[in-house]
Amino acid sequence: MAEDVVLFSVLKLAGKPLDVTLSSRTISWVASASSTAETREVHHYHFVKMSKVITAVVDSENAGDKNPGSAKPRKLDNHDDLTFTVHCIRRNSQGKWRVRELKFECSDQETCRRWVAHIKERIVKQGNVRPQNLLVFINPYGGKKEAGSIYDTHTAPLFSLAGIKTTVIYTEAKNHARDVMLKRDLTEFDGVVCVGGDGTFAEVVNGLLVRTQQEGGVDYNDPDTTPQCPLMRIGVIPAGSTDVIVCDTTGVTDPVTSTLQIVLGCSLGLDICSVHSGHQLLRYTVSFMGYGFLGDVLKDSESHRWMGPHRYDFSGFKKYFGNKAYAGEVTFLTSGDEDHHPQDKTKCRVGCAVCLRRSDSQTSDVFECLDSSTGGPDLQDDNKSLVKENNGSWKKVTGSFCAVNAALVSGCNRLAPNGIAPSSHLGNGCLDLLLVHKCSRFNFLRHLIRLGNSGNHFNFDFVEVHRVKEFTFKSLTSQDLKSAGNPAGESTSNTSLVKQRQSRYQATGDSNTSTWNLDGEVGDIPDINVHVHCQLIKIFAYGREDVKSLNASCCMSRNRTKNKSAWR
Ligand SMILES: Nc1ncnc2c1ncn2[C@@H]1O[C@H](COP(=O)(O)OP(=O)(O)OP(=O)(O)O)[C@@H](O)[C@H]1O
Repeated sequence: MAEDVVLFSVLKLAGKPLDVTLSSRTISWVASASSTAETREVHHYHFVKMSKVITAVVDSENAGDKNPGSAKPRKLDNHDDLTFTVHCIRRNSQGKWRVRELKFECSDQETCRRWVAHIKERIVKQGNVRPQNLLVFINPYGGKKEAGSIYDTHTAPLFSLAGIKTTVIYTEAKNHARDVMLKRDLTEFDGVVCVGGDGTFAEVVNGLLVRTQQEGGVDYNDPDTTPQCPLMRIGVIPAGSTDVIVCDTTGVTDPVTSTLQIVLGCSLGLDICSVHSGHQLLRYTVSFMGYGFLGDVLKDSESHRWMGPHRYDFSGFKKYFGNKAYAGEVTFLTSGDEDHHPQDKTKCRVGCAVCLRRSDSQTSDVFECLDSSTGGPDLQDDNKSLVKENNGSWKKVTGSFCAVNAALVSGCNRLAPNGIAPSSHLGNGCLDLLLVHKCSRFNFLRHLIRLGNSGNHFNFDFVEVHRVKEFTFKSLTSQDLKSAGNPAGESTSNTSLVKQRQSRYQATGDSNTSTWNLDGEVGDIPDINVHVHCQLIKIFAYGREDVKSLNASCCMSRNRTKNKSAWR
């Protein structure tokens, strides 16, 4: 491996002398020639990639500080001015990221300082843009109300270790985070972080996107407009009830993992939907839209917030027994990608070519943040082939539905381990549209059970699923349903018409319509049209990894035939 050597020294690690080399992309070490028996043929060669190094610190400068993620102060040591610590990433067997500390001992202070200075320089130059100044929202109300302590215990010490400046805002009410994103001067920040659930993340996304359109002169109320991408990236520290975005973009719901992916500046492009009623933007959604069962569950669960995450179980139980179905007409534009569909059993994972080919710019970011153990993205085999794609076609389905569900991400959570759309992609410009036609309570239960135990919940004659770029839902009365086949009414509402409709639904308490669950927010207007915008935002995340194929450590070791000259 021919690498540019920046620095070479004999240093000690755990008391053993090592030949340590800093190159532009790695720190590597091997048992020092001076200390090993000449007869020994094989050396263990270890390396850590610079993209996985958080920082390096001279221990004397850090003495008395707390270890990141621990309440214990760092112990003072007589040799602290001769040692430096490299803080890097390791992964445990569950796919969670943790900090690994490698303490190198030098022969003199000058060597110690030189190593730290060079490592810091290489981190800056290694390409992946790391955040330096973050705006942090903490939602003290979401999930188990532990966002503040999660931030203080797991996130703040790592931001401080990485030298990231922060401005922290505790949200005081609903839409506080969105309003700050809309109005505050954001020029000093290079990213925003929310400590909360999907609702907090969705608020920040909505504020940032509307602001970006306002500043770019884009009419976001026009459903046919293409929104501009914001420059700022968003990170999420899970502290909500379901945390599906974190689960889908990191593979785990773990505050330390999410924090480390922010610190390292990992980037992922995420599809976003604009939801309009006529010529009025209702909101941007980031994960999920559900009409019928999941809309009803959400509306009911809001009055049981005191139960915490269990409110969904309680309301789900109630609504299941109600077994309601709603008449409607769904018109949608299919994806046009003949090689990929919602039941193809592919999984969107790190290096997913379906998403990568949608964004050249994303490719470089993902490559920079990829694991040293894999040495680069291993594009999923089925995606290496040329993809047959056309512009898609319009289809219409009219009927009575127990549920109309639209998923941008798989939506994995504790109730549905594989999610509602297990083969959906984070950045393919499509959503998976699941139509559950009216069925008996027993059949709906079978569908839900398969969702909960990772069975094939699509495989019923009353369920259909489509991968779509755009869809329109129009609620119907039973009268309408009888005369189904009529062309869909023109969707030309303006703001006042939206208000009229809303008040009509509320005034009549029309039980023929459900509500939309828009990312966990109640949407009272049933008739909507939805456009997917491919990778409209970037988030600080690495992507999901297959835990099975994970190496427990990011510090790789290899048996290497003794060959000193290759490293000097
Ligand atoms: N101080 C506050 N008081 C009341 N509501 C708040 C406050 N701060 C934020 N909120 C609102 O709390 C709602 C729920 O927050 P969040 O989504 O983070 O938690 P969750 O609903 O428990 O988790 P998830 O969305 O992952 O299921 C958000 O919609 C947000 O607008």
